[in-house]
Amino acid sequence: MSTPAQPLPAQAPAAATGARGWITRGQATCAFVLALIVAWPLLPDFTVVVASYIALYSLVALGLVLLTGVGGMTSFGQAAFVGVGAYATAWACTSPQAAAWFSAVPAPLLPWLGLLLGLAVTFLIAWGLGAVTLRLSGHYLPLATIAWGLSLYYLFGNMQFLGGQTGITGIPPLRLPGLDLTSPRALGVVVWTVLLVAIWLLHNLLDSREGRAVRSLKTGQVMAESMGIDTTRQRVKLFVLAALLAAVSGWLYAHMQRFVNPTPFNLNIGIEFLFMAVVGGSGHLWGAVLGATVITLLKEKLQDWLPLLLGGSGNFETIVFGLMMVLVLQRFAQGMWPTLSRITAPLFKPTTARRTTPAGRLDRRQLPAVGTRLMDARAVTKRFGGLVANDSVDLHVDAGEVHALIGPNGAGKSTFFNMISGVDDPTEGSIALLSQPMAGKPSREFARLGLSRTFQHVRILGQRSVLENVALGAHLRAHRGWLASMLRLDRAEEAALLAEARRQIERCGLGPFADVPAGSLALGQQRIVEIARALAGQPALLLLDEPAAGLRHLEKQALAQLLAQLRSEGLGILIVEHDMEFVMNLADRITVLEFGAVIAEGPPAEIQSNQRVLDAYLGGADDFDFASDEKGSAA
Ligand SMILES: Nc1ncnc2c1ncn2[C@@H]1O[C@H](COP(=O)(O)OP(=O)(O)OP(=O)(O)O)[C@@H](O)[C@H]1O
Repeated sequence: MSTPAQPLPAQAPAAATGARGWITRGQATCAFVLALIVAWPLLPDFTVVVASYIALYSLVALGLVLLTGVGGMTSFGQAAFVGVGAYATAWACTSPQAAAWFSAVPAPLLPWLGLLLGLAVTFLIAWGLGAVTLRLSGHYLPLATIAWGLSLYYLFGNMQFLGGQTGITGIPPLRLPGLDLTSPRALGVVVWTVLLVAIWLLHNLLDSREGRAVRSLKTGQVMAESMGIDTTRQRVKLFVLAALLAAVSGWLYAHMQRFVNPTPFNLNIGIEFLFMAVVGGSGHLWGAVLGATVITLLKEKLQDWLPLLLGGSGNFETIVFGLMMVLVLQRFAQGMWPTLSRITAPLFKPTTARRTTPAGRLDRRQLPAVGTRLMDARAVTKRFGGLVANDSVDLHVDAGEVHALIGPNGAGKSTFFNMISGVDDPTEGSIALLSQPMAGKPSREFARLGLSRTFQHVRILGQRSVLENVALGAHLRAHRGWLASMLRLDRAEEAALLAEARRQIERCGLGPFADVPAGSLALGQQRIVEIARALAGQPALLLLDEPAAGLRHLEKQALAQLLAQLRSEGLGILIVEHDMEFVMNLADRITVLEFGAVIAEGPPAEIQSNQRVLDAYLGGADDFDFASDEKGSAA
């Protein structure tokens, strides 16, 4: 590898250097689990039941944390999936028809068969619903979740083989070999164990390549697809996972209650689950447990206290509960978990990277030889209604050159970038990447062939570290999926991804910032994060949209040095930039756009003396100084 570029002049942030606290967050989690184990046999019966319900609700809220807080999708319909899990096991354990079908299955195994049935039915319903509704965006998606939540709820009540509105009684208790799980105390242990295992699995998922892909969904489709992520597939998988968690909760619920009817699976309860996730802190797994605890206890206490306080019966608790939710959300806009984390932060030692697994290997592409035609756009036209944003543009980029695309505001540069990176399709014309026709293909296919890009308006995960953001750029160079991530079988690959990300961060001069939230950096530095992220994909062709905007003079020099170095390594670079001094000193060739059409193409010296270009930039003045970006006569 070649020498790193001059580091950007910067101070290491305080958060990255401080070291204090007593215990790590991992130790705190272990202490909580230990306390639960010790206290469980001593807790009063009623507390055990309430704690078990909290765990059941937490399981559903966990799915919503993933779906809403992490993936950016809102669902009001999760209670229906709880119902599917509950009804599946109720039917499998009690129906004469099921008894006939599954006569070979011993009675103690029927609940486990019910679990498999519930998971299978949930999987099918969620996959089908997800594939249809998750393409919707804005308020249409929540509305769709309300629609199918209601449909499933009414389906439960109208199916006579599910007992109609009366429901199904006589559900047997769960049994494990040698263990009687009839009592709430015994079953509660199972419920909490399932919850803690689920948290561990999801924590692992989020701390992985696939977790970063899931988090990227929240920023919208464009950035994630440009990193090579199939966003539709990820959204559907996330939706199915959240539904499966709800179904497991329903299964446990049915064997705890020993009867089911449609009421607990209605839309109100779906809204309550969403409250739990949001009130707890919708981006945090433990926020689900906190939210479920707060809301369950609040409802419980309101039911006890309000009749005493108000001296009568009525649904006062629902009214007061609603008002309290408004206050809580107003006070804790991000949920309660982030606030709790902030208050208790001094107790905890900062999390340090402790990757002991030897790094595995990432895919490496064979870079094309210098001079190879990387991208060839011919007669590319893009119309937005009557507006022609790109008018029959021809442009190519070869390996080992820096090609600049310049033009006044609104000339069509970003539109062209979107055409040649698969974000948008040209109305007419052809685009080839490494000789492959690309028209109509999604951005992830462009990324797969070796194109990486940055954005005019920075698109990063502001709350995640610079390291995680940059590692996202190497998504396509690794392969471990969801299951391997959950079971932590991806550690060697993950170590390699993070090592590669750190290497690119150092190379771009952002080393001291690797572990701080990317959103805390200045805008110019965030642009450099995007460049490091693009480089992590080991591209053959790099598209940079205004990379020098917001940088100071020394930072621009460091960036120019880095780009020159990349060119010498054989990368092809296409750059849109308004800083003419930067462009003229760096580019090998320049294409100039005006009103969507190419008005000049050639080396910088030729462009600087091109009268049409001068006219475009200055409206006729002929003494524009490209080296200093100034109009001589006007200065
Ligand atoms: N999605 C869209 N729908 C309608 N018009 C659009 C759309 N995107 C861009 N345009 C229009 O196309 C023209 C070119 O816009 P574009 O953003 O590509 O220019 P630009 O050269 O990148 O400008 P700037 O340097 O200011 O970023 C502008 O008139 C813009 O308003």
